[in-house]
Order: sequence, then structure tokens, then C-alpha cells
Amino acid sequence: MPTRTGEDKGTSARTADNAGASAGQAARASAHRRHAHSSPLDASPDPVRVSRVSVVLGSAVVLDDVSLTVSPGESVALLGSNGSGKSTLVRTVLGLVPAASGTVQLMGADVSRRSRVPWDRVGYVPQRVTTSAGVPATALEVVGSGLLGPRHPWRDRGRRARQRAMDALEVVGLADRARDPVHVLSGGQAQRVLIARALVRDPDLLVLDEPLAGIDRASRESLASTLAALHQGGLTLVTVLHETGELTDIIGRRVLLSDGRVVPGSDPQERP
Ligand SMILES: Nc1ncnc2c1ncn2[C@@H]1O[C@H](COP(=O)(O)OP(=O)(O)OP(=O)(O)O)[C@@H](O)[C@H]1O
Repeated sequence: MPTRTGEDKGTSARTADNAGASAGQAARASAHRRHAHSSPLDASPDPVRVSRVSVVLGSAVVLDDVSLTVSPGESVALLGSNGSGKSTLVRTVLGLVPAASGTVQLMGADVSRRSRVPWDRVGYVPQRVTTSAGVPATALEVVGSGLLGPRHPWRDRGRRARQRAMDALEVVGLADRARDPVHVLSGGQAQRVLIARALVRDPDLLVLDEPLAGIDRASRESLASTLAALHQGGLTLVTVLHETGELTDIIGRRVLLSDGRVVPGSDPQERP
């Protein structure tokens, strides 16, 4: 992680303010989101429905008969020790890892039928990857890359795409760093850029894999306020964590995994 400079720390303090100030913006974004995505046929399906899923990787059973339902507007933490299967579970939810048995529905669609899933309603912040020094992409470009995709490739080019990327950077308090290359940002700032990238399509569900890992306390607190504002605005959250830490106040439900299974009794809403 890059050494934090005095300037970084100043930015972080401003960012914390920005994150607090973004609550109204997040609420407005959410109202827009609900309006944009609702239709008479939209029965608000559960964002996540995992039913009796097992996953085998190599010769190992990594998930064993796991069920998990996340309702609209919930904030669920997936907890458990190293290797318990948390990342595999979210990757399975997102269709990145195939289930050997059981079913996975994302926003009401069978995730194994990828073209049916409304991907623009789902944001994903993977476990942190370090960008190698010298990557020339700016924060704005990284966030804007969240708009690329096979669907409607013509729709969000040019000025409108830039504006959407800027709006997402503003939500995470980094509009003033938009033109900085990502490799000069601190670890916490880089993490916020990845969150902005996941938010740029204005999703209903945000899946985060250890968003607080490896970043300092000020950045963790700032990230927590950003996520709290978004959650208050109606965003459903599924967050992989080792400890709830700064996110404790926005976690509505904890699900504990151990050896690829949900620990019996750990999830009050467990159902097959
Ligand atoms: N591609 C793979 N092939 C074989 N085994 C794998 C593969 N990916 C993950 N595993 C194994 O699956 C188990 C669960 O891994 P996973 O990354 O889901 O755990 P985790 O709970 O997210 O761990 P951590 O807290 O360390 O990130 C581990 O034992 C891991 O070694």
C-alpha cells in the first residue's frame, strides 16, 4: 500500500466530510433507482436466493449445501475464518463459479442463464487486488470502465458516460481526484474507486468482498459512512468480512460460514 502523505490525509478528512454529505445524494440516487427499475410486473424479487448449493473446485468440496436469501434493502455480512468459503459463495452468487448442485437466483433470474440476469442492477467489488505501479488509467477511466459491456455499448459513451463516472466518484468522495492515475492513490482511495466503479450503473445490489481489508482506520471510517449513506438510500448490501468493525452499524444480519457450510443457527432467516 502506498505511504500516505500529508496531502493524502487532508484528502481523507475531506472525503469523510464528503461521504457524510453524500447521504442526501445517495437517497436521491436511490429514489431514482427505484423509479427507474420499477414496473407493474416488477414484484421486487429477492436480490439473492441461494438454495442448497454445493461447489466443487478441483477435488475439494468448497461449499456444501449452502442456502442464503437476501431480501431487498437488507445488509448481510458473510463472516468466517480464512478458507471457510465466503469469497466462493459470493462468486457463485455472481455466476463466476458454477454450482455443482442447487440453484442460485440473482435479482430473480437463474444465474446460470447469464443473459437473463439484469447485470446493470448488480455491482461487485472484488477482494482487493493491487494495481502495479505505472498503470496509466485515471480514477475517472477506471470508474468509466464500469459502463463498458456487451449490452447497449453505444448508450453510455462520451460526455454522458463521463458525467456518470464523475457522479459515482462524487458519491465516494473522490471527485477531486478524478484525473489522478489510480496508482498514486492510497489503498483506501483506490478501494473507493473500485466501489465507484461498481456504483456507476446505479445498482440495486452491491456485493463487496472484504472492502475494509488492508486500509487504515480513517479510510475505513470514511468508507463505512459512504456505504451507510448508500444503504440508507435503499441499496442492498452483501459484504464479506472477517470482522464487522466500522461496518457494524450497517450490518443487519450476520451469516457465519465454516468449512463451506453455514454454521447451524448462525443465520436467523436460514431456509432451504
Ligand atoms: N480454484 C480453486 N481450486 C481449488 N480450491 C479452491 C479454489 N478456490 C478456492 N479454493 C479453496 O476453497 C476454500 C474456500 O476459499 P475462499 O476463498 O472461498 O475462502 P474465504 O472464506 O473467502 O477465505 P479468506 O477469508 O481467506 O479470503 C479454500 O480452502 C480455498 O483453498
